[in-house]
Amino acid sequence: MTAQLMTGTDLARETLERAAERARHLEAETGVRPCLATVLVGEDPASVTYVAMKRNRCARAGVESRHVPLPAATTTEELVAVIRELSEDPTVHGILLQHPVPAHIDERAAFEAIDPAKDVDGVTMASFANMAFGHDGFASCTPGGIMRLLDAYGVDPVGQHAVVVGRSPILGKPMGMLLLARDATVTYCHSRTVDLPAVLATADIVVAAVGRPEFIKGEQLKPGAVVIDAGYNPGNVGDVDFDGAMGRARLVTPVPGGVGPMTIAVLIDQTVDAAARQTALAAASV
Ligand SMILES: Nc1nc(=O)c2c([nH]1)NC[C@@H]1CN(c3ccc(C(=O)N[C@@H](CCC(=O)O)C(=O)O)cc3)C=[N+]21
Repeated sequence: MTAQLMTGTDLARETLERAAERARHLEAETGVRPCLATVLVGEDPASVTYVAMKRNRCARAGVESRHVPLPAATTTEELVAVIRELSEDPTVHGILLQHPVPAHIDERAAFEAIDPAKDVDGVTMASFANMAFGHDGFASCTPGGIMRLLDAYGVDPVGQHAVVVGRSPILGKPMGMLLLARDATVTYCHSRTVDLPAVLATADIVVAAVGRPEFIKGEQLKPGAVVIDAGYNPGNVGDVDFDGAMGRARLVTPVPGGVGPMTIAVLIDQTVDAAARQTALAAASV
């Protein structure tokens, strides 16, 4: 048996085209062009590449991007000050602080300096709480993109055993909450999980978000499972052994061409949403 590929490239392109159309409409109606501020601390080559990809997709969607590169030696206080300033700048509608920041910086403090109205990357505690309670707010981009992929491929999480491997604040943890909101039975697995293979053996949906190349093997999967590989390891290698998964699962996301493009599409989609909301609010207050 060979699984079907669950690709994100086409869905991401469609999402970006719709976002571009909405951005054009907003600009025609109000003269406001959506603007995403991208903040990058240091020059980690992978992060430089990701931010360049995000800005490139912004340009394609008619979204302005304002890049703020900061030296690796930036302090928490300096970074928080920069992000506060962007939060208060009415010409900036969305803010992305590229993760990870250098270890001496309190990343949580920096994320929390993002105005929740501009948190198009879905990284603040306010966004997490809104998402977890089913209120309006921005989803963390990778989990948000994964939900859109599941919907596009007709995977209904209701009653399914969804296993999230990883519990990071902007990926694994919000992923489980989004699946829970759609009535999946959710299990989180992590480095202290005693018997991961036993849990995986009963997983209808697996989301791999651990950051270890080919950590999950095909023979560990339940036959017919839906496998989402959210790993982005050096060299474009996922967290799942792709060939093994293809021989055992029903649907598998490739790396590259799966979750990654959806992450960026959601970021830009949410930037256009943020600009539209902020512009409507500004119009209402004059
Ligand atoms: N605040 C923050 N928000 C993020 O969303 C965030 C982040 N920090 N830090 C790093 C991770 C990683 N990430 C990716 C986005 C797109 C691809 C992507 O599109 N990858 C392409 C391949 C890329 C290539 O060809 O090099 C693909 O999978 O097809 C991958 C990884 C967002 N992240």
